[in-house]
Amino acid sequence: MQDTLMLSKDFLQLTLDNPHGLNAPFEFCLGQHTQVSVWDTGVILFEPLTELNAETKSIVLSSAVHGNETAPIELCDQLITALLSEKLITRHRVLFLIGNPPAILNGTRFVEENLNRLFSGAHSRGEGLVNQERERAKQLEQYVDRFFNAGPEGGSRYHYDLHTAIRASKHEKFAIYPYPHGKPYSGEQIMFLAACGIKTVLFHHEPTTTFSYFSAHGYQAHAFTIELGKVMPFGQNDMTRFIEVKEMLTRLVTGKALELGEFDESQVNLYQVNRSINKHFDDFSFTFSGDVENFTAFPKGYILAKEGGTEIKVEADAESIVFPNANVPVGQRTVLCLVPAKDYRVV
Ligand SMILES: O=C(O)CCC(=O)N[C@@H](CCC(=O)O)C(=O)O
Ligand SMILES: [Zn+2]
Repeated sequence: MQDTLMLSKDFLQLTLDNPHGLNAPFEFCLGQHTQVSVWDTGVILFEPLTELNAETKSIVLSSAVHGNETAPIELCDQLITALLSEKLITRHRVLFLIGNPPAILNGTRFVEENLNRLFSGAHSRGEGLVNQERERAKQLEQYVDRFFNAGPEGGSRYHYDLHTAIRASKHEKFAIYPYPHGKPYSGEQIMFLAACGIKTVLFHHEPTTTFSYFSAHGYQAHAFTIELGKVMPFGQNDMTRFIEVKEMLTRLVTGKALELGEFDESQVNLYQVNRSINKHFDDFSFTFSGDVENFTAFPKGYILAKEGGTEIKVEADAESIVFPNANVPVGQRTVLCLVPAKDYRVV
């Protein structure tokens, strides 16, 4: 496998050829500058061979936590191939995770269960490790743990979990900032996202079982779920929409200057989650159609959804909706309702 990868430089293909795992982990060096370690299918680490110090960043770039969200897979594939081909040389520790290879092959969001609801131990709660997504969530947690814990003392940690949204959005690219438990938001990170062309950020209002919350809360990483446009099949993504994302990730990994300005709220749209509407009954349905875009605002009193004979209405003066999805199991989130962010703290 090592020979195949060194020759082909195609880690995505190796992953898709072995969706359920590799026979054994392996590692090799690129020139005198980079150590490459393949820990599992879809799990590849690049580390500079120079001595690590507090300036060395530990960066996780994950894609395909949802198998049909292909633009991030293509973007990470390009970065991995450039690193393997030595067209890019990393200055920092970078762990790429291709989250759910069987779901990529299936062309679906997940095979049995939504992987992005299974982190922070959720994989082992209730019925336990009963399917491959639960197993994978547990393994991914272990890889992130191993990666961050092996980083240099004092080195900063990052996790950008790359997704695409199911429906179109008024703000094409946006990020979800996991609940910070009272800590201030990072102005530098918000400006980094803006430089990536991601000019809309949602502040989550509560802990979740997503991958980005796991890294943010458990490892004090600067971690985000990032939505890069709308779900498209492989080959149909307009990758020119993500040139700035690729440029900024390349700069980050290779240690080039990021050239970020001071935090400036006029350059970004900041929302806070007002509430998450969960599903309580099988008959949950939205009143608006499937082509209503993310961030559409509805006025106070508007009936957003119905379930179990009750109406769910807009509570604030206006609420903007994001990720509406009635087709989730009872107990899970059907939609996030947003209001403009206010009284937030940024450092
Ligand atoms: O478009 C949608 O409905 C879902 C897109 C998506 O996968 N979003 C993530 C957001 C995770 C978070 O809240 O941080 C998800 O639902 O898992
Ligand atoms: Zn997703």
